Amino acid sequence: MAGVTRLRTDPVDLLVIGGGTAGLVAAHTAAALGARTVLVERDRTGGDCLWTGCVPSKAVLAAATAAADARGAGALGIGTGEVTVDFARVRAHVQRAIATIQPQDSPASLAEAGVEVVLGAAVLTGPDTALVDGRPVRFRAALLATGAAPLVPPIDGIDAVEVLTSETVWDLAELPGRLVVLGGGPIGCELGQAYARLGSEVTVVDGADRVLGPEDADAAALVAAALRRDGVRLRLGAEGTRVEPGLLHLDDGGSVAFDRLLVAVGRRPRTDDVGLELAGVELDERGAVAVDGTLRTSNPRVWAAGDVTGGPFFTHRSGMHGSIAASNAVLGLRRAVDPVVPRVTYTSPEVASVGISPADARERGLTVRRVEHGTVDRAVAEGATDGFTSLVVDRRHRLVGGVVVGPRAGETLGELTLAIRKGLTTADLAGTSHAYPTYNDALVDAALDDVRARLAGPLVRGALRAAVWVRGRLRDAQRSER
Ligand SMILES: Cc1cc2nc3c(=O)[nH]c(=O)nc-3n(C[C@H](O)[C@H](O)[C@H](O)COP(=O)(O)OP(=O)(O)OC[C@H]3O[C@@H](n4cnc5c(N)ncnc54)[C@H](O)[C@@H]3O)c2cc1C
Ligand SMILES: NC(=O)c1ccc[n+]([C@@H]2O[C@H](COP(=O)([O-])OP(=O)(O)OC[C@H]3O[C@@H](n4cnc5c(N)ncnc54)[C@H](O)[C@@H]3O)[C@@H](O)[C@H]2O)c1
Repeated sequence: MAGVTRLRTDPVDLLVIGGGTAGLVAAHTAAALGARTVLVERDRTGGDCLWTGCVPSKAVLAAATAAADARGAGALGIGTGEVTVDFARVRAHVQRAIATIQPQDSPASLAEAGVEVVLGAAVLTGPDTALVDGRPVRFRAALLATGAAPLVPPIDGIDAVEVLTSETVWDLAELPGRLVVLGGGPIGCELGQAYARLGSEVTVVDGADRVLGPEDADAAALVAAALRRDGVRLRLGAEGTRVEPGLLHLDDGGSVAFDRLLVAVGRRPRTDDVGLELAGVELDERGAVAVDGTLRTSNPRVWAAGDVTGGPFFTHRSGMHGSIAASNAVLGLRRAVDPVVPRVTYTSPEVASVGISPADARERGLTVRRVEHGTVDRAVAEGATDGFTSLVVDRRHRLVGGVVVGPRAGETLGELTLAIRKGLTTADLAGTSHAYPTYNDALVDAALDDVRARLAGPLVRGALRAAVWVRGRLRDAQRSER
């Protein structure tokens, strides 16, 4: 295969194990810094994001959104006739998206950047040695970037049924008639909504009493309402207890019939078969590779990045990890991981969050400024007012968190994340000209609420009144002198 290398025997500066986002970014970073870098991938470079995660899920969501928009176009005065779904062409669209992005993550692209690529498995055999595709290699530093795999819960009878996971759902040749999704997290909500919009009869089952557990409760409620409007049945507060062909039994005594069962109850870091014990690399209490703030493991020569270090499981986090770990490993730096990690669930409406949540803010005595999208002109113009923007503001009026729910909420999140990272205040945000009309007007309006509330405080109000009084008297005096 183009770009795949033959190994030399002298020690490598950085041995990268795993060619997903974390490993790819790390390898590119190390090679750009002039380090002799070897990346080992046992399956396909590109990892979960490209093949079974972000890319196919966002591509299938795009097709599903097109179907939903066509069905809803009547509300805007547009007639479309009957909306039909050609699942084979939806799949072709998904495959095209993967194929278009794949070259960026390919062995050839890595080789062009100066990375030596080995297709095969890597296993650590000691503190500074590994077997790479069966051949011994010595390393000055190594990076574990082996990712995570879908969890399949030990439910009675589950092994006797061919369940789908986020790794296999993309192989479906036909749209399932009745699809039951176990788990109402980001995967369950995104794929549940997508398949319902494409025409499956979808039931999402979750043991918690709401979907999107850790997200803002009001945001989760809006997503639940949207899922129900799309025809998704939600069985909340119910865990699966037993599976038999075509039937999932629940602990509330009920059961749900299915043609296909998709399991989406979380992910487990891939730490087996990598020789962690021989290398002296320890796990944490969650079973993830334990790292310090600079992503170094208990073996000072070994770093870890991305999903293998435990959640939150996001591509952008894996990428940042890869860059930080690689530069620390090859340059001897002590760059620390940024704790501000934005996240977006790409349902309709999207849920975008960063920093301190409104619920935590109230507990900590911080201020929450919230604007409903019913007052945002762009949302009104588009008939998409089911949403809100909340900002969390500290006592010095700096932005420390936020939640945006609405169409393309993820696009608004970039500005908010930068503002939080740079310690900007609500006055900075409100004083920045924003193009009208955009959903970001809600950010500005929420920031303006905060600025106005500050101006209305007794101290600032008194100072402002005094300034106006002094300025008025000065003007009067200047006039009488003329
Ligand atoms: C359905 C779905 C949708 C998602 N959507 C989003 C999204 O919209 N946005 C977002 O930010 N995140 C999303 N994610 C999460 C995202 O895909 C992951 O967080 C990210 O891809 C993890 O990257 P990684 O490099 O840490 O691990 P991985 O991509 O899992 O890469 C690990 C690689 O290591 C290889 N490997 C493992 N063991 C060995 C070994 N011993 N030797 C050699 N190679 C080995 C594996 O084959 C794999 O290629 C989604 C996930 C799923 C499942
Ligand atoms: N847009 C994105 O960024 C995106 C999209 C998809 C996935 N991801 C990442 O992938 C990871 C995995 O996603 P996920 O949705 O599989 O996991 P998750 O851990 O986020 O959610 C799992 C859900 O399953 C429920 N659950 C667990 N065991 C259950 C059982 N036995 N019966 C019923 N319900 C049960 C939990 O209450 C929870 O709501 C996420 O942590 C997320 O970070 C990100």
